[in-house]
Amino acid sequence: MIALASDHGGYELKQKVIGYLEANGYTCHDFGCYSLESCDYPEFGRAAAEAVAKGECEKGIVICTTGIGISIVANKVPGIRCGLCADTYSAKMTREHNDANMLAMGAGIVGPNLALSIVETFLNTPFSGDEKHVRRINKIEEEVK
Ligand SMILES: O=C(CO)[C@H](O)[C@H](O)COP(=O)(O)O
Repeated sequence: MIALASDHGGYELKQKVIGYLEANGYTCHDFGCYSLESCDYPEFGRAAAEAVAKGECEKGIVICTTGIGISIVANKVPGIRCGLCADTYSAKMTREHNDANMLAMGAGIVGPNLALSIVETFLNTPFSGDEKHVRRINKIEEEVK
C-alpha cells in the first residue's frame, strides 16, 4: 500500500503516478487533495506521512509545485525520512543511504516521464543496510526524540 498526497499544484502529476502504480500492481491510498482547486499542502502531506509512520502504508509519495513544502511537512512526522528528488540518482541514493520511506517531487520541476522513472527507482531500490548508514539513520531518529 502506497500513501499519496498532493496539493493543487501536484494534483495532475499525482493522478499520473497513481495510474502508473495501479498498472504495476500497487494499491494506492490517496490522502488528497482531490481536485485542482487551491488548497493547503500541510494537511494532505501530514495525513500521508502519518499513515506511513503508523505502518498503515509501506511508503509514501507526496507532490506539490516544488516538492519543498510537502517534503518539509512529511519530515516533521516522527519516523519519516522523506527525500525530495528531481532525478533518479537521488531516488536511488535516498533509498540506499537514507532508507527513505517517503518520496517528494515537484510537479513544476520534473515532467511526468521523469517523475515515473523517479518513482520506479524509489520503489525498487532496497536500503543498503550498511552499518554506517544504519548508524547515521539512528542518529537522525535520536535528534527528533
Ligand atoms: O510548492 C508548493 C509548496 O512548496 C506549493 O505547491 C505552492 O506554494 C502552491 O502555490 P500556489 O498556491 O500559488 O499555487
